[in-house]
Amino acid sequence: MAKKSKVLPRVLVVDDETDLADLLELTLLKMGLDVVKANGVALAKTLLDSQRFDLCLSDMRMPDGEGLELVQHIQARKLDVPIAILTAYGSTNNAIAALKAGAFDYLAKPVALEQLRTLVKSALKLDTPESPASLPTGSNPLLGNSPALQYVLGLVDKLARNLAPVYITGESGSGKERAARLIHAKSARADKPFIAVNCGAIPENLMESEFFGYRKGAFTGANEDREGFFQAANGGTLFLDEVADLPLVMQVKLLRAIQERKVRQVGGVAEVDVDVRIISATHQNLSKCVEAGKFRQDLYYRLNVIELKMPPLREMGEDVLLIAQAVLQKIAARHGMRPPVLQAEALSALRTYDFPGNVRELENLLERALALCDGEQILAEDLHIQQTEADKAEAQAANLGDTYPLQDYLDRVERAAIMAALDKTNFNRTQAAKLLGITFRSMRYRLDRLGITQGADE
Ligand SMILES: Nc1ncnc2c1ncn2[C@@H]1O[C@H](COP(=O)(O)OP(=O)(O)OP(=O)(O)O)[C@@H](O)[C@H]1O
Repeated sequence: MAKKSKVLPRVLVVDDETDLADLLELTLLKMGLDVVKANGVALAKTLLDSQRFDLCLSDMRMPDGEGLELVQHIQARKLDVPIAILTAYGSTNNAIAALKAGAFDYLAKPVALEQLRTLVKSALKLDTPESPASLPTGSNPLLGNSPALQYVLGLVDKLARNLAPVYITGESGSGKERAARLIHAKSARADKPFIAVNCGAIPENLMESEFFGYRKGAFTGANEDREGFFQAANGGTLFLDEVADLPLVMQVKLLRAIQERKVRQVGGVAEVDVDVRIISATHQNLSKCVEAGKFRQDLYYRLNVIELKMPPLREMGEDVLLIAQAVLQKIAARHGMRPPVLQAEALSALRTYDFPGNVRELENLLERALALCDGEQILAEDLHIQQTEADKAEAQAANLGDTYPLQDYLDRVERAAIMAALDKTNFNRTQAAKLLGITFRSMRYRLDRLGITQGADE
């Protein structure tokens, strides 16, 4: 993928409409790029198989097939070519299908040339050897060697390479925001802003001006023009935390801004183009909120293009100890002391506790233990973990959530058993199947059905 030579980056433009193809070609040539045109899917496939391209821009509908086929072709052949799809205005479903299939991004027609240029720059920058995707991600990595966390890290790397909206789920304190920051830090947008918004913390009457900004004089107290979150995140990432808390009126406005990639400031006349990658998160079950009429289905589909599930700490095996050591070092350094040693019983207490509050609870618990311990070592009692069998049973029931709908509940039970078996067998599906007393075939079926896609080693 890296291009060290001075050869011009080459773009494949696939469109049967000559006018549009010519306009794209002209714009790309002006950007100093080399352009090859194809008037249909068949020719594009042949060219992709026989020549080196750095980017492909394809129309969705063509007489001999769909642009989506090219996305699939590139994926199937593992060609390292980012592809963006041109979709008819308003056909959100096509755009989402393309992103899900692995497209880098999409552009709505009529193509706004400024947007096209931004997209092209972004796509080509992803391919440079200096891409931030290959740089260390600073002091805020997601720690953990468990299969569950490693799977998350693999997905984070993939997500850093495209612009699809990501929807992060997971219990409170399980690292959703940290994951969002990591995707941003590893992406080509790393040098642009990451704006985190807690949707539940903004008063309803201020939401519009907070998100979209306002013009001087728009309302009493608007003494100067102010940018909103979208403009502040321009070129970068907008992280919508607790997105389920957005009121319905705001959901409509948000959907519009995301779809059209434009915002209008409160009191403003003109719309302003914005280029933001949206990552959203919630610890609530958003599809249930949709069923309950509290969350708009169209916005749900728009946000939930790719889902990233953060595992709860209790499903991360030995990671709890690894993270505990790292947290202790951090807190001790802050207090200017040597990190105390976790004594054997303290380690085993951490290993067996359920951590309903996940890593955040672990951090709080260690902060308190550090204050209580003798400074040299942390004993089990310094941790103040009190968990009776009844608490455990209750926590387990809570972990598995509601018992209805029954199928969802059973799926969660099945998933928990399979993940535990995979964890024990180092993600060896054959051994895990044996442990569970099911055939390998049945195991494969269940993994597919539950969407557990961690690579295995048979
Ligand atoms: N795998 C991990 N390695 C190291 N630190 C982690 C990890 N996961 C979470 N943390 C830390 O735990 C704390 C909580 O994480 P974060 O705020 O990202 O959780 P969250 O899921 O967004 O929480 P909430 O649902 O309450 O918003 C943070 O201090 C974060 O840095």
